Amino acid sequence: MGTAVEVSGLRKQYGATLAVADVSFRVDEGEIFGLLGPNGSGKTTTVECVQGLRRADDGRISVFGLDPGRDTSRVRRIVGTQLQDSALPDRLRVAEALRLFSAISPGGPPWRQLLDEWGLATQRNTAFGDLSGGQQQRLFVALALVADPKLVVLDEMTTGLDPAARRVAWDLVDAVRARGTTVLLVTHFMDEAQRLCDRLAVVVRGTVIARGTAAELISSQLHDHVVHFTVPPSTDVTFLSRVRGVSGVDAEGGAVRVHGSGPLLARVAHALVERGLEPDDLTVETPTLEDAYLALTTAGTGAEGGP
Ligand SMILES: Nc1ncnc2c1ncn2[C@@H]1O[C@H](COP(=O)(O)OP(=O)(O)OP(=O)(O)O)[C@@H](O)[C@H]1O
Repeated sequence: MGTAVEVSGLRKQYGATLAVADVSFRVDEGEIFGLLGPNGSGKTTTVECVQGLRRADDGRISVFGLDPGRDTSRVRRIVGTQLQDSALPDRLRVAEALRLFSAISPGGPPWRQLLDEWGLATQRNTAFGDLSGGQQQRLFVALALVADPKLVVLDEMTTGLDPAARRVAWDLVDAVRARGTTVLLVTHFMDEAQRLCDRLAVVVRGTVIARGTAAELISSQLHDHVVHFTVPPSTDVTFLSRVRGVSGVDAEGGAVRVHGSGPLLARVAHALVERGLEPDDLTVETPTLEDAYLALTTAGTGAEGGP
């Protein structure tokens, strides 16, 4: 598997604002790679540099072996870019936009197919300015795919989409990847990142502070799982604190929460059954990417109080 994108030591300043301080990551060919991070952390600037839309102040970027700063037009031909708001004339109709874009960059899937896939067939004659926000968003993604790019960059692709449209968009991103296209995704939605991305980088204040699969990010931050269940009030559950892996037991009334690591559910279940306790609501809460993200991005910011 080759490398699609390699960014190393990227730095970009706007006047006095240091938007990207030091960003490095590698995207393998055929993977969906996500950039996560708080508002203003430099994600959009980073992907704009990757697409050759902005010139980096320092660092190296390679997109399928090309330098977006020097080989800009070649990079633009192999990268599908999702347009931003108000990028199209209000009076341009949906079908016209797709037809126009595919005439400019031939070689991709038939534009009528994209119209159907992205759920825009009934809006084909609607002017861009009359589309809802979610429909505009879908059109932008469809337009990013007309030239059958080797890499597609999706920046907050599902912002403004309703829950059903988001799921359709996720399936389509899977389908795009299944065709062999590499996807670089900027998102604020943790469920989206967890569902779609093979690997992720978390960017805070222009610097990558963590990277890996969602599972790796979660286990690097949060080792504790919580098992909870209810038992008749005043049942003695203190024996659970001696179970291997358990770090704490809270019991309030009959509601019990057992904190710990390792195969906690199995061990707690075993210990309970041995004591003749068989709660029928035994469940385990496993940490999510959102928990890990919050742990990562809020670490060390308390004293400064900044975002
Ligand atoms: N064209 C510009 N001129 C001046 N400053 C800019 C420009 N674009 C971005 N910035 C600043 O650079 C910093 C990084 O912005 P950027 O849009 O890259 O972050 P982001 O992580 O994509 O944010 P968000 O999640 O809010 O979209 C911010 O402080 C922003 O105000």
